[in-house]
Formats: sequence, structure tokens, C-alpha cells
Amino acid sequence: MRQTLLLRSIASSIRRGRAPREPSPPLCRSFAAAADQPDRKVAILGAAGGIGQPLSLLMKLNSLVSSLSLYDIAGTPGVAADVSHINTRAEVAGYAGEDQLGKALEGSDIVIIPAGVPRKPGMTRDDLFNINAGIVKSLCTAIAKYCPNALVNMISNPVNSTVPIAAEVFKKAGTYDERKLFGVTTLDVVRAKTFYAQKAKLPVEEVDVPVVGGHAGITILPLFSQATPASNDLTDEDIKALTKRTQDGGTEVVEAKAGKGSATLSMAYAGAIFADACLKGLNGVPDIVECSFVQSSITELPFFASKVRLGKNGVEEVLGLGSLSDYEKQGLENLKPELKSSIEKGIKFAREN
Ligand SMILES: NC(=O)c1ccc[n+]([C@@H]2O[C@H](COP(=O)([O-])OP(=O)(O)OC[C@H]3O[C@@H](n4cnc5c(N)ncnc54)[C@H](O)[C@@H]3O)[C@@H](O)[C@H]2O)c1
Ligand SMILES: O=C(O)C[C@H](O)C(=O)O
Repeated sequence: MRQTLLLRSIASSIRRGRAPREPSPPLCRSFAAAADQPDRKVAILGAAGGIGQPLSLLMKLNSLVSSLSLYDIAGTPGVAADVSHINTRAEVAGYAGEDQLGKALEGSDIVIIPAGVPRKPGMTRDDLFNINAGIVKSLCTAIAKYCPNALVNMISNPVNSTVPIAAEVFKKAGTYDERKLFGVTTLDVVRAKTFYAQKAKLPVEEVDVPVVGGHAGITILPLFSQATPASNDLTDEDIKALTKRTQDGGTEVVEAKAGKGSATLSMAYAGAIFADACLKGLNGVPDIVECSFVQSSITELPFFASKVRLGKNGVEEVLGLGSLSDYEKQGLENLKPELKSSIEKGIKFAREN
């Protein structure tokens, strides 16, 4: 088609006795080509919020997305109109209010949930439980009804409890598939990589650090003994400080924002990385591995964050912990009681409400 047009323009220039014009380079190139990618619908619940807006932007830039469904209790028509003008593949629709939730969810391959309240200084993630547990429960009830086969990427805190709540809701509805439910812990990995690269003076884009356990305080356990590239320059004190900074990364941002919420931009980045990995897995790209809080049997706890291999049906394999340093072994034992109690709290809430 382009070639035919070019030939016609050359022929007409020759007829008019002018030199043929070079075709001009395309304007506003999109980020990536979409050729031959299957159609994928991604829904974001809480899309008008601090995380939801930049996450909507990043998912609009992802050429694996053909349909982007933005849902919130209010404000989504504006976000959707704004994002929809970006010249990338995904068609964008905004839905506001509970009566539009079904339409927002129908046909979704992935549902990302950043709906709920964030922390203020002095609060723990568990202090969000009373509000966010109910929000997550009602959204998951709708997912079970309108898109029971979707992969669910849970961002809403406390993740250590909201993932078990989602599992119980899906079990009750008869739609639970443990391969399709993920607590998003990617921000812990993003932080661990950044802090480790800075301290070890390594190029950050080459660094990998697995983070296991859960997503709150000491339940976040970065495995610096498995970091790559390995660094021989770090002392035990350095590793302790890096571990603490990773565990307190969320609080560092909450305090810096001084009452105006928690991490939103770095979380949107992390959420977009994780959703992209899920999309690639669904599309059959091999060897897609990310850390995530999933149903697990690698410890005695029913949910645990570790490396998981993603495939066409979600989790293909939950990978083991690998060999741990004595410091990490101790960290693992220390985190279990808190993680166990957060998981049980979520399960109890979902069963009783
Ligand atoms: N997993 C992580 O690593 C991580 C990182 C950062 C934040 N978070 C959590 O993400 C959540 C959102 O944070 P934020 O900064 O975007 O908050 P925010 O208040 O800026 O946005 C939340 C959005 O959720 C919407 N919402 C509330 N109830 C809803 C419902 N029933 N249905 C749909 N939308 C609803 C609100 O209208 C709002 O737009 C918080 O719970 C926060 O703790 C998790
Ligand atoms: O710290 C928070 O409350 C938000 C989030 O869980 C984070 O790790 O940044």
C-alpha cells in the first residue's frame, strides 16, 4: 500500500517535471510495534487514583494491550479521555460507579487492583485492613462473576491479607484457580535492585535481587546473597542496612510525602513491569520469571512470595528459595509468625463477611 502510494507520487512528480519528494519520516512513533500480538484486555480497578493514573498511562504504552478498561468509583471518564489520545494500540474505555463494573471487567485477561486507601505517616499497612478488605472483597466478587478466568494482580494493601481475601472470595464463588492470583511485590524487587546497585556501585540495569516472603516490614525478605552480579565489597553491616532499607522502603516514601499518600509512581512502574510479565506469559513467551506473593507450598505458609515462572495459564511453577545465608535463614524464621497472622486475618474476614 505504502509502496503503491510512493510509486504514484513518483509518477505524478515525473509527469509534472519535478524531482520526486522523499517520503517524510513518521511523526510521533509509538513505543513498540503491535504486529501479530493477540488481543488482550487489561482492566485497572482504582484507575483514577495515585497509582491508577500513571499505571493507566504505562499500560497504554504497552503494545501487548489491545483494550484498556479503566474503572474507579469516580473520575475515570477524564483519565480515560486523556490517556485515549495517546497514539498506541490499546483502545481505552472509562467506567465510573458500581453499575458499570461488570462492563469494565467483561472479557478481561488481566485485572490490576490498586483500589483502596493508602497509608499516612505513623500507620502500618495493616491499619488499612478495615477499609481495604471490604473494597477488595466486593471487587473480587465482581471479578468472579464477570471475568472468572482473568489473572488478578493485587496491589491494594495489606497485600499479605488482601490476597488471601481474594482467594476465599473466589473459592466461595467456585472460580478459584491458584495459578491466577498474584500479590504484586515487584516494588520490593525494584527497590532492592536500586539500593543494591547504588551500594555495590554496579550498573543498576544489570542487577537482579530476588525478594521473598510477603509485603510488609520484616515479611519483606530480600535475598542479597543471591544478588547478581555478586559483590565481594559488601560487609555484613552493609547487607543488614540494605535489608532494612528495602523493608522500610514504603515507609520512607510515606514519610517523605508527609500525609499525601504512599508510593504511586514507583508502584505504577512496578505494577506495569509485573502486568507486562503476565501478558508475556499468557502469550506463550518462555522463561518469564518474576517474584510474586502467591499460593505456595515452598514453606508451611499457604501464601508466600518467591520467584514464579509465568505461562499461558498464569503461574506455571513456584520456584524454591535457593540457598540462603544464615542471616536470611534467620530473617525467614522471623517473618513467619507475622505473615501467618496476616494471612489468617484475611481468610477469617472473607469467611465471616
Ligand atoms: N503492593 C504494593 O507494593 C503497593 C505500593 C503502593 C501502594 N499500594 C497500595 O495501593 C492502594 C492504592 O494506593 P494509591 O496511592 O493509588 O491510593 P489513592 O487513594 O490515590 O487511589 C485509590 C483509588 O482507589 C479508588 N477506589 C476506592 N474504592 C474503590 C472501589 N470500591 N472500586 C474502585 N476504586 C476504588 C479511589 O477512588 C482512588 O481513586 C493502597 O492500598 C496502597 O497501600 C500497594
Ligand atoms: O508503604 C506503603 O504503604 C505502600 C506500599 O506498600 C509500598 O511498599 O510503598
